[in-house]
Amino acid sequence: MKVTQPVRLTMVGGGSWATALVKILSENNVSVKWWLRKTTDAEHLKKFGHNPSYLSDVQINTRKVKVCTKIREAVRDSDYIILAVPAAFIGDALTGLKPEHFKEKYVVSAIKGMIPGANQLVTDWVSEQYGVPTKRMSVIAGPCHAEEVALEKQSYLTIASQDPDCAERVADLLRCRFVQTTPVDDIYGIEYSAVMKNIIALACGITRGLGYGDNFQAVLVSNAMQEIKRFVDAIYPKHRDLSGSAYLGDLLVTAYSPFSRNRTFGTLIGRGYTIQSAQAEMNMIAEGYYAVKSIYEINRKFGVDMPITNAVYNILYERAAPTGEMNGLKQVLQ
Ligand SMILES: NC(=O)C1=CN([C@@H]2O[C@H](COP(=O)(O)OP(=O)(O)OC[C@H]3O[C@@H](n4cnc5c(N)ncnc54)[C@H](OP(=O)(O)O)[C@@H]3O)[C@@H](O)[C@H]2O)C=CC1
Ligand SMILES: O=C(CO)COP(=O)(O)O
Repeated sequence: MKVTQPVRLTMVGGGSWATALVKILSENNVSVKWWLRKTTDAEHLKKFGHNPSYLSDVQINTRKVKVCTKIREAVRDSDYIILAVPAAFIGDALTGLKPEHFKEKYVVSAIKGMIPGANQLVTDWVSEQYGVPTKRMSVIAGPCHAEEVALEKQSYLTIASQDPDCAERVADLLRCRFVQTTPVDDIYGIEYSAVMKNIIALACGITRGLGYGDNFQAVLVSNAMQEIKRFVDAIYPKHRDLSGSAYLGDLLVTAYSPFSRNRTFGTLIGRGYTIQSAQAEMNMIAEGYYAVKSIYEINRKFGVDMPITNAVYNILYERAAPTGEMNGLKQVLQ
C-alpha cells in the first residue's frame, strides 16, 4: 500500500533516532510537527535546517517539517504521534498532555527502554496514562542505527501492533528508498526483546573493555539469545521465531556495531570508568542502564535463569567488580 494522502504526524524527541525518523518520513507524503525540548536546538533547526546536537549532517526540509517546543501545539491536529525520547524522560516530554490529547490518534513507540520505577513497557505505560487503545498502539523495531539511516544505508524496520491494520499503516509511513518495513503482531515480545538486547550489548561492551575477544563474545551473544527467549516466553508466552531480524538481528547490530550507545557505555565500564564518568563521556543515552534494573526487578516474580542480566545488574547497581562478574559468567556460559 503506498501513502497517497498527506498524513499529519508529530515526532516527540530531539535525539539521534528522532532525527533519523524525521529524515525517513520526509521521503514520504507526511507532514511532520517535530517537538524538541531545547529552544536553542529548535531555533537552530528552523534557521539552518539541521539538528545542531545530533546527526547534524542530516538536512531537514523545513517546508515539510515544522519545529516546535510546546507539546500541546505539537500534537494538535496530528493523526500519528511517534515517541522517540529515552524511556526515562518520556513522562517529562509529555507533561501537560491529557487523555483527550491522544483521542483518535495512533501512538507509535520508537523507544527501546522501560519506564524506570514503574518497570513498564512504554506501550503499557502510554495505554495506562492516556487511555490509548491497544489497537492504536505500535512499536518500531529492528536492527537500525540512526547513524546509518543518516547515511542512507539500506535498513529494515519491523512494525509491531496487535492490530494488523495499524501495523500496516505505520509500516507504510516508514517505507522509503533505503528502508524496508514489515508489519507483524508480536508487539510485547518485540518490545521486551528490544529492551533486553540493550542489556546484552552492555555486557558485550564490558567484556570488550576488559579485553575479552570475539570468541568469548560469540558465546556470550548465543547464550544471550537463549536468555532473552526464556524471559520473553515466560512473561508473554506466544509462538514466535526469535531468529527474525526484530529479535536476533537487533541483538546482533547492538552487540557488534561501534554505533551502539549501549555497547559503548559497557566498554567504558569495562575499562574502569565509573557510571557517572561513562555517562558524562557520552552525549547519548544507553537505555540498557535503566532497563537492566527494571528487568531484574520484574524477574524477581518470574525467577527466569538470567545470568547475563544478573551480572550486568550487579556491576551497574551493586558495585560488583566487572572482572569478578565476568569470571562468574565464564563458568556458566556454554
Ligand atoms: N539512536 C538509535 O540508533 C536508535 C535509538 N532507539 C531508541 O530511541 C530512543 C531515543 O534514543 P536516541 O534518539 O538514540 O537518544 P540520544 O542518545 O541520541 O539522545 C538523547 C535524547 O535524550 C534526551 N535527554 C537527555 N537527557 C534528558 C533529560 N534529563 N530529560 C529529557 N530528555 C533528555 C535528549 O534531549 P536533549 O538533546 O534536549 O538533551 C535527546 O533527545 C531510545 O529509546 C533508543 O533506545 C531505537 C532505535 C535506534
Ligand atoms: O536499537 C538500536 C539499533 O537497532 C540502537 O541501539 P543503541 O541505543 O545501543 O545504539
